[in-house]
Amino acid sequence: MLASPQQQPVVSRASTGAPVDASAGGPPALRFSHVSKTYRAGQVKALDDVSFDIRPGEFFGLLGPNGAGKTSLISILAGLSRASGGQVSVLGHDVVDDYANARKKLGIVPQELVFDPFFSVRETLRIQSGYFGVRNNDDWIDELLLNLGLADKAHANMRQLSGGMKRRVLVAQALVHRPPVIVLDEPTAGVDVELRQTLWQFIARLNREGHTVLLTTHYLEEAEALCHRIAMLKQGRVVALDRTSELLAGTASTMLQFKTDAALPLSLVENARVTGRVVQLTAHDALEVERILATLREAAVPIEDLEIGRANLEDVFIEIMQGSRA
Ligand SMILES: Nc1ncnc2c1ncn2[C@@H]1O[C@H](COP(=O)(O)OP(=O)(O)OP(=O)(O)O)[C@@H](O)[C@H]1O
Repeated sequence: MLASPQQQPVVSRASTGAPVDASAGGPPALRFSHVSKTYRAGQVKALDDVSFDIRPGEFFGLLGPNGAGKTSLISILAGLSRASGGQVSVLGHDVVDDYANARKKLGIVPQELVFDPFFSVRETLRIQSGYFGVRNNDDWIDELLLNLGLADKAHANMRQLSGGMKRRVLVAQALVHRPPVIVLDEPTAGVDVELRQTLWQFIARLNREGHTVLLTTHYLEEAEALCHRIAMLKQGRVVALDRTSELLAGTASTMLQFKTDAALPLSLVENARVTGRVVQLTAHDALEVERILATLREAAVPIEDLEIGRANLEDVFIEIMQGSRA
C-alpha cells in the first residue's frame, strides 16, 4: 500500500508472494447488511434485502443492468442517501452512526463529472486534501498526477480539460487521502483506451499493495479481467455472488458466433443472442455444437464468418439476467 504514517496496510505480501490478510479476524472492508431502499413513498423498490461482505484486499465487482440498484447502493455507502432499512459499514464504521470515520476510509470516484471550474488541477487536489485534514500533501499529489497521466496539466484550469482528463482528476481527487477502500462507479464510461489502461494499471497496483476495490461497470471484459469476486444485482436483489472463476466455470463453455441474413430455426431462436446480422449461441459441449450446426444446415440457413470460442462473463451475465441459470 502507498502507506502514510497514519495508515497501516490492511494486506501485505509474504516473501512467498502469497497475499496475506493482515487484518484476519478484523472487520470486513465493506459490509452491506439487509440493505433496502425505496423511492417515491415506497412505490419504487431500488434495493431489496441486499447483504454481502467485501474482504480487505479484494477487487470486487458489482454488476447489473440499468436500474438494478448499483448507484443506489453506492450512494448509501457514500452517505449521499439513507437506506430505507439495513446497515452499511466501512472497516467496521457504520456509514450513518460513524459517518466521519467511515468516509475517511473511502475514496469514491463518482459517475458524474462535477468540479469547480475556476481552480487548477493542483488547487482542486489541495482543496480536497484539506477536506480530509491532510496537510503538505504535494508529494502524494505529484505521484497521483504522474500515475494518472496528468503531470503536465497540474496548472491547467479545470474548465480547460477534456472530459477524459476531468475523469482522471476525479480519480486523483478520490485518492488524495490514501483511502484503504476505493469505490469506482463506472469509471471508464465513455473514456478512451489509453485512459482505461492508465487507470487500470494504477488501480491494479493499489489493489496489489493492499487497497480494497469495489468497481461497478458495464464493461464486463474489464470486470472479468480485474475482479476476484463479483456480485450481480437484478431489480434490487443479489442474484449471483461468487469468485469470477466459479461464475465462468458454471456457464455453457462454448460460444458459437456467425453472421446471417436468414431467419433462425425456431428451436434455436430462444437461446440466440442476435445483434444485427451477428448471431451468438452458447453450447455446453462439442456434441451440442454439432447439433446446432446440423440444425442450421438442415434449415438451409446460410452462415458466414463462423467463430467458435470460450464463453465469457458477458455470456454468464446474460444467462443470469435471463434467469436461465440459478
Ligand atoms: N431519486 C430517485 N427517485 C426515484 N427513483 C429512483 C431514484 N434514483 C433511482 N431510482 C430508481 O431506482 C432503481 C435503481 O436505480 P439505480 O440508479 O440505483 O440503478 P443502477 O443499477 O445504478 O442503474 P445504471 O446502470 O443505469 O446506472 C431504478 O428503478 C431507478 O429508476
